[in-house]
Amino acid sequence: MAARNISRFWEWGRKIICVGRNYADHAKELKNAIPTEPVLFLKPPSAYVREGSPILVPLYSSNLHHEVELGVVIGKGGTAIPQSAAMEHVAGYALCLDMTARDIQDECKSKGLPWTLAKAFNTSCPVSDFIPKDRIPDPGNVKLWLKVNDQLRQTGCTSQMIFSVPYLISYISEFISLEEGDLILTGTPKGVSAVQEHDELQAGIEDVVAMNFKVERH
Ligand SMILES: O=C([O-])CC(=O)C(=O)O
Ligand SMILES: [Mg+2]
Repeated sequence: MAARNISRFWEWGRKIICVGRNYADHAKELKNAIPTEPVLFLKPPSAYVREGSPILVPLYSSNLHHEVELGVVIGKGGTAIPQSAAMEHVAGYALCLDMTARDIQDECKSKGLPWTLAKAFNTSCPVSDFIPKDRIPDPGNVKLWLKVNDQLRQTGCTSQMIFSVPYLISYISEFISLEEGDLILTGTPKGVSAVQEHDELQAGIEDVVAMNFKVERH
């Protein structure tokens, strides 16, 4: 068997841990309270989709939203990782979209039910190429952008995050052990909006990476 290569982490079948409401301006736009502790949810590895394949609108949703986010790829596993050692566990990064069936999420929120079908469906986690750690010297100062059909919809900087990357690694690993190949999605800045069939999404990290995805229906 060929040696596994972290630069193809999405093929490893490892978990995707997502942080929600990590930017105050996005929490406000959806009328959510600013969290005092990270809000966590999961996506399965079957959520991954790569450039060249489309993002599919789930059959049950008529309000699919984009959320552009910095993804952190774990290179060394651990439990209860102290913040001071957290960056030693990072192999690199990826630009990610946390595709969200907002209508389903709203329904789940109002019924007090989990967000699984709103967040974890097939193609709900588009990812860029792997970004080696040294390409992003400071994960606390990364500029993200997203366009729909050439119109700028989201811009933000990870300096606006409520909880930093080292804090998130430490916090998550207290309760959920991190493994090599896991991905942490660190939350989205404001500007989330609906996408339709045939839309073209482009997203990037300034000076580092860009990616394109087409939206299709089943
Ligand atoms: O659905 C939401 O608003 C929570 C979330 O994923 C985020 O803030 O990135
Ligand atoms: Mg999100």
